[in-house]
Amino acid sequence: MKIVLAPDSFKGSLTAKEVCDAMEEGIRRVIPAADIVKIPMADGGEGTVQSLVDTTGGQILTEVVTGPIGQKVTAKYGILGDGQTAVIEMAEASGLYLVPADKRNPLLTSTYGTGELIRAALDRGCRKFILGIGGSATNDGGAGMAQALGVRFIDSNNQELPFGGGSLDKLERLDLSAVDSRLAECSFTVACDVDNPLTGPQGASHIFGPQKGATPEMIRLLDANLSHYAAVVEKQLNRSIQNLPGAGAAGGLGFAMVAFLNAVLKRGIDIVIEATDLPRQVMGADLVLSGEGQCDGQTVRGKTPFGVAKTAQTAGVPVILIAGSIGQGVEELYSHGVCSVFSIVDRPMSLQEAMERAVELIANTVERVMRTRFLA
Ligand SMILES: O=C(O)[C@H](O)CO
Repeated sequence: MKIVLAPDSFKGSLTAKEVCDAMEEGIRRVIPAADIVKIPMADGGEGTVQSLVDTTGGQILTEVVTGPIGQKVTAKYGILGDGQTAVIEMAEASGLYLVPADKRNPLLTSTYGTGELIRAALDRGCRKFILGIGGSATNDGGAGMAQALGVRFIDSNNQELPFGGGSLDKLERLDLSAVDSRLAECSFTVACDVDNPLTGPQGASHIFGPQKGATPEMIRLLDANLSHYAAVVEKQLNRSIQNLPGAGAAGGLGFAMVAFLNAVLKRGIDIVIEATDLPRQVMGADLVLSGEGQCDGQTVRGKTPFGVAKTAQTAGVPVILIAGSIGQGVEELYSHGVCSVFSIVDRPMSLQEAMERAVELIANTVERVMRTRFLA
């Protein structure tokens, strides 16, 4: 019997690889000789670097870069097993979690560190990039990232702009003469966590500014500044991309990735499915097990188990989900290739206990699943 294990991580508790290992244990208790294929998954957000590195036999590296408020941070990134594809989560360098609540100010925060991570991977020979973007502390339209790669943002006095979305109204022109020439050899695929445009009522500043510390006044300013920046880009680079779905992800980093790096913006889960070769891996399988910390109505909005289930459905393979907990709307999954969803919690217990005992609880649940007549 061939069984493919393709779960997401259980956030705050286990990596996707650890979930795979726990699932394997549960299966082997019932079918010791099962042919098990383990594919740790992610949806482009937190855990993407780890799962792609684990799946491809790559390596995790660290780099000291400039954090969102100018502090030094040690950020992780990955190089996949092919030795030439870098996988970067922007939040490692420019994430909201790096800024204490009382220091959050999206007028000043910068994505410069994300650009430094790209540069570090270029130095190691990478020419293909997968970037997971979202969870940012920034609203600078990705200007900092572009600055780290050599784009100069010039004001009317011929001076370079300081960091942060609060200064973009001063942008007079872009100077591309010092852009890192290695970028011409590169391709960039970007996993966006949202499909918002750069500006307007659904744009980066209005929707995600408040969580980064923006007041209503700052939101108006930031939105106007991003519009001005987009107009300069349009005039100089002849690209009208501010309404592109995903341009507003990570405070407009999606916009800059397209404008300066010719990136393709995609749904995170689709990128991971492609990078892990999931469609080929599920062919001929008897069962796919996936899962995540919480399965609910949100899962069908492009989260990992949904993408896995759609892929398996195309190949005609049944899918069972193993979840930390099950929330409202989970039944929506049943029309997308999911046969059933099992919670790992086997008696009333605290979240902390469920997280601490996750390995044992997942193994026990998978064992029970394997003992059902469905598989007999
Ligand atoms: O970083 C952000 O702004 C949000 O996660 C949306 O991308």
